[in-house]
Amino acid sequence: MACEISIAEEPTQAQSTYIPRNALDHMNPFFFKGHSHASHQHQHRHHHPHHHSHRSKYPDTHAGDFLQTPVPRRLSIQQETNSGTVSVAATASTTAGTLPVAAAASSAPSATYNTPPATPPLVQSKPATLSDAVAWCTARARIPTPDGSEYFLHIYENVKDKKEHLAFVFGDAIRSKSLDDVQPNETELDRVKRGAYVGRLRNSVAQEQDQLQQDGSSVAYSTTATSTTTMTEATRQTPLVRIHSECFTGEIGHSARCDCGEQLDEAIRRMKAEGAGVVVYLRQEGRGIGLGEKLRAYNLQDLGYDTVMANLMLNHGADERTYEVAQAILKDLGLDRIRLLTNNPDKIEQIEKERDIKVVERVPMMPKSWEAIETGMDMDTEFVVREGAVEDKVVRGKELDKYLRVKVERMRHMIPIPTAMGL
Ligand SMILES: Nc1nc2c(ncn2[C@@H]2O[C@H](COP(=O)(O)OP(=O)(O)OP(=O)(O)O)[C@@H](O)[C@H]2O)c(=O)[nH]1
Repeated sequence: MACEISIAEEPTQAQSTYIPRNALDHMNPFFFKGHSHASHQHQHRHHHPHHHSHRSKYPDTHAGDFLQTPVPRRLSIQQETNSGTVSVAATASTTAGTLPVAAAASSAPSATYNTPPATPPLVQSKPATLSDAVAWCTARARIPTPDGSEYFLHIYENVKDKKEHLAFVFGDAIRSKSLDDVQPNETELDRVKRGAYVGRLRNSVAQEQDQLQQDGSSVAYSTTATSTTTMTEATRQTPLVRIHSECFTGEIGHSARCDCGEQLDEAIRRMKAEGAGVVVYLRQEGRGIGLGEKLRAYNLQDLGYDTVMANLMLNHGADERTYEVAQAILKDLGLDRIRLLTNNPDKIEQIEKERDIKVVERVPMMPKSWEAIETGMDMDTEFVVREGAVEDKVVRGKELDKYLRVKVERMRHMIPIPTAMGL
């Protein structure tokens, strides 16, 4: 259902004026809390609307534009009506300071937007400081998980493709160089928005936002340098890494044709247990052939062809993946000696190729159903969800067995076939 959002705000003639990203923060009272000099400048501009300090910094704009345009900076949904219209109370950062808009609305008509006003993306192209980078991190945020642990999800852009590759980073010690790099003209709030802070953002924002609505006071952000890392020195020097390729069917679609979902789940469980590690999540669906082609390959597999043959019949290579972006992400995260969770020798060769990255240890990923067969475990009655696992995903079945066998027999994967299954 299309959702109309109406925002009550102070009307102004300069509504459509382009506002440079930094200018928003520059005029945002939240940002100035605790910054006495800037705060003073801000006050000063209120009383001198034609002050020219902005003119030199933003030559395409006029001081008055900044001063007259109220920009809702904090939106909180107050109520949802049956018609699907959501009314939003916005705090407008205006020349008059921070106004809870509910108050302003009594004397002003509502403006209606199809979508809420958005802050422009922070990074649209490679930052100039990263001229020779293959991949660079554009944003990072903390992701809490149901068992109380958390990781930082990093989004990467790169020069090779237009995909957003990801890194799940566990532990505080592993940091992205490109994210931490200072970008030209950025404010402290810009850095917080893209995740380039140390520690944790203050967790009481919701509570303070309630306060904001009640009395109109402004809210500041802060970081605290907490560390929940329990990493050993050995783990710090050679963290656990999983280079994982996207598999919509196995990770989201509950498919029992492959163990991709189980592997991702297991990698995350182990990194939580170690207090450190990185899953580099590459958007190379279907070993690089894409989801549509993978579905075509599945139809050929249903006719009896194996995964390799099905790819070849569709005029693809058996495996079309590349690992330059993964190498660049590892380098960006400062990881040149790693323990790699994989059974795939090709992945190790590709990761070590040309770049100065060393896989000091291969950590095997045993399919759980094969491990159970090998140890004689009855998965229905004896399998217990392990400590630190959210669900301990398990995939099993004849189709998975065939998929794994082809990996061993045709793709050199290092997985011992259970003796009970025969060679
Ligand atoms: N073309 C094709 N791709 C598949 C099939 N089954 C799974 N995949 C893809 O295979 C890839 C699995 O990659 P990874 O999880 O990195 O694992 P791997 O390279 O097999 O090796 P490991 O590191 O040992 O797990 C994902 O991109 C899946 O979408 C299939 O039947 N055909």
